[in-house]
Amino acid sequence: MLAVHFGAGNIGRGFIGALLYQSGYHTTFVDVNDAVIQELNNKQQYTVILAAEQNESLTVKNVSGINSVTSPEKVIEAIIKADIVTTAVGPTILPVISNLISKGLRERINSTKRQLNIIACENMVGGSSLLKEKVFEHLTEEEQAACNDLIGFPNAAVDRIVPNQVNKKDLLEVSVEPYFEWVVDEPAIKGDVPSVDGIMYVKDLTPYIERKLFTVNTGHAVPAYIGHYIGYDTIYEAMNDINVQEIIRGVLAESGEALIQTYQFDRKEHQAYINNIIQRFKNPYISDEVTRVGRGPIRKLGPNDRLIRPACIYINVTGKTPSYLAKTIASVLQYTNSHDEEAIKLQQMIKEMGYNKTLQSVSQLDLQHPLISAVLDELDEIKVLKG
Ligand SMILES: NC(=O)c1ccc[n+]([C@@H]2O[C@H](COP(=O)([O-])OP(=O)(O)OC[C@H]3O[C@@H](n4cnc5c(N)ncnc54)[C@H](O)[C@@H]3O)[C@@H](O)[C@H]2O)c1
Ligand SMILES: O=P(O)(O)OC[C@@H](O)[C@@H](O)[C@H](O)[C@H](O)CO
Repeated sequence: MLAVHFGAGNIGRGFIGALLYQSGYHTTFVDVNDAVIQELNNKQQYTVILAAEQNESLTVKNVSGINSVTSPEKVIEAIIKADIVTTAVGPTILPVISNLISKGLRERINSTKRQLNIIACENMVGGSSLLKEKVFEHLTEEEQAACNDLIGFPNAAVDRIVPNQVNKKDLLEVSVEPYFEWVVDEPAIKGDVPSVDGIMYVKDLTPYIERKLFTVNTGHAVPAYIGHYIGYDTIYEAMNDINVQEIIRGVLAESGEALIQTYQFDRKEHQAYINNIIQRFKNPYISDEVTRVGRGPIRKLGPNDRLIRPACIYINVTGKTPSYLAKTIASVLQYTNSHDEEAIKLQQMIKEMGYNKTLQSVSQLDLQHPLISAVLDELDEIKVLKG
């Protein structure tokens, strides 16, 4: 079985690639990082280390790579032959890869009637749907109709903490937390469900992706942004701070209330889910930088992302303003990182327009929305955290 995976980064190698190998696939990684692609082709295998006391490792074999900048024709060939296509490139890169995928699909539908599923494994609601929309912009109406018959774009939720791999001698080796969850929307599958050990197929993905994004990623934003604001470099350091501990519990109680009331989750089970996530953030065998978890602050302040969306649901279901989410959003507005384009742009916007209009612009909230004034109040309140 042949898999094509876009993005040979942390989650690509450390999660999706590992599961595909264990399920019997040969995986062709597609990336723009030539050094990684060359190394994949030289070694044809790499190591995944489980970051836990036992330090178990797995050798992922049957892998190769294609540089999509220098060899796009090879990517098209690989898509024609693929049994599954997956991505883990980041939400903002999905539009970038859509043109090449559309070229592959055009050739494929002209040469075979075999069905194919393309699964975007990104931290967002509706990742595969967005990819489909962008791919279809490059296709004629006739090609779109053929793709609607043959090509599925099931949405997915993926969960596994894979930090940036710093100070590694081996370019391909990747350390990952032992825990993982990969949930895929079954109704959108074309043909047989791809047989990948570890995928859980569900009839309705929405509760799963929102639970994941608004608990794991909402919670993660606290040690990232509040931690960075206080002066910590890693999630582990930040999680040892008593203020961070209070704020993360508060944030997850607020997003939890929003989720429980929306999806009628069992309160005890949801609390157990929260407790497990907090333990995962405290994993001493993982060194995860606050700058990785805080990357892309404009995306993270988007209307459907991990902070604004649960805050708005909380206001709708309780009639109250969420103070801990507001505090965390305030810390995102204070986030600076000269290596992060979105962080630079956010600070430029704040300089030009002020906090109020910047938040309104990135979150697409009405200027009168109660969350905006709550966040502005917290800009002053969080100063005490610096001591
Ligand atoms: N790391 C995690 O803990 C984690 C967990 C769950 C989900 N995710 C999601 O997975 C996605 C990837 O995250 P990551 O941490 O692996 O990031 P990463 O930066 O490690 O990997 C992204 C890869 O995409 C490649 N890329 C960039 N532009 C490309 C293009 N045009 N064509 C092909 N490849 C391209 C990069 O070179 C890089 O190798 C994100 O959506 C993220 O939210 C990450
Ligand atoms: O990948 P992002 O930038 O959307 O979010 C950063 C982290 O919260 C994220 O990568 C988590 O580690 C991951 O979602 C855990 O499953």
